[in-house]
Amino acid sequence: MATTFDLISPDFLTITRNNEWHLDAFNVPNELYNVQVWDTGVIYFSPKNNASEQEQAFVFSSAIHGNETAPIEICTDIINDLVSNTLAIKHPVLFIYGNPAAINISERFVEENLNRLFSGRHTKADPESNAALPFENKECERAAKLEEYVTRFFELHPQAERTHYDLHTAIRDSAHEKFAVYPFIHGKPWKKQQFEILRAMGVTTFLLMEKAATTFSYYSSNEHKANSFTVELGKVRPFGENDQTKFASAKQTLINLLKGTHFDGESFDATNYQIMTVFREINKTDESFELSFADNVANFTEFKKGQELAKEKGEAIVANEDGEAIVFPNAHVAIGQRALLTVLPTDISNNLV
Ligand SMILES: O=C(O)CCC(=O)N[C@@H](CCC(=O)O)C(=O)O
Ligand SMILES: [Zn+2]
Repeated sequence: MATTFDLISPDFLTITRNNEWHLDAFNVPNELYNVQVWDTGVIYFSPKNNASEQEQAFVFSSAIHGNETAPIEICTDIINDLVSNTLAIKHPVLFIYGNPAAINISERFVEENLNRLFSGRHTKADPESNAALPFENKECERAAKLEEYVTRFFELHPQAERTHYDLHTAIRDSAHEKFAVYPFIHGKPWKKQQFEILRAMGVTTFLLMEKAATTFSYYSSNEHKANSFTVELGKVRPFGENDQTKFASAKQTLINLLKGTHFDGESFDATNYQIMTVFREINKTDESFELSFADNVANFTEFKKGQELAKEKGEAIVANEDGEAIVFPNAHVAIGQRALLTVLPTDISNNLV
């Protein structure tokens, strides 16, 4: 019988990179886990003979943007430890490397930003017949497949609490090195336990979204009622240039979750956090859109009321409030997409559970 290492050789990341858009599914023999490769970049581990598998189910995704390498390295280390049985876990986990072809060209995406294609945005309907049109590009097809895999995973563990951390790194420096996007949860309470888990990862800055989005984390939150976050763990750097010490607590916390560590939401203390709400989403509507500040201006830099943030069609877009802070500025997005968020501190004490 083939051993695990025969089938996943030299490692799952390499197999993924060698099969950019598709890999036939196969099972991997393993002593401790049911291990199944569902597609390129998609690998499932479920502990054998373990009742705890129904308590929690985790999705850890990376490489939704191909050049964000630190999360890929974190997930690769954990996958390798699971494959070699040097790590014992209690809960099932689905790992996803989102965009292998974009990893190979060290770019955010190939044709279209994968993280704008979820919640059905991957598929367009014929305006006359309403029938689904063929996918416009491979990223659209991949987004549809990733939705299917996440659905399949959660359906395999119907009793489990669902959690999805979509791991990223940001294009710019950040005044708060690590931060997380809490997707819009439609007025439901924010979870203290999740804040505490993310704090253990080194994340104490949160951006609460105010509306539905086409991101992966909003998809799993809204569609599957998962505890979902886009987690920004640092700055984009090429493979080999990530300072592993900066990611150690994030990696260890992900491992601890899989091992069954319980995080106590009751230790939540708002003074440990910087919690922001989106004040404005500024979309690019014209090719003339340009930012009015330099590339080295960090995320969460505050602007004064009236200070220019961007320019489009010769018109200045200015801060409306003192303290409006910029996040994810990017003039190079497609027309119609978010080019900049501004955020303000908020108090969430009346809607926490
Ligand atoms: O640094 C940047 O400008 C982008 C980093 C990144 O990829 N962020 C995600 C956030 C997704 C969300 O809003 O939940 C993205 O833009 O897709
Ligand atoms: Zn990203």
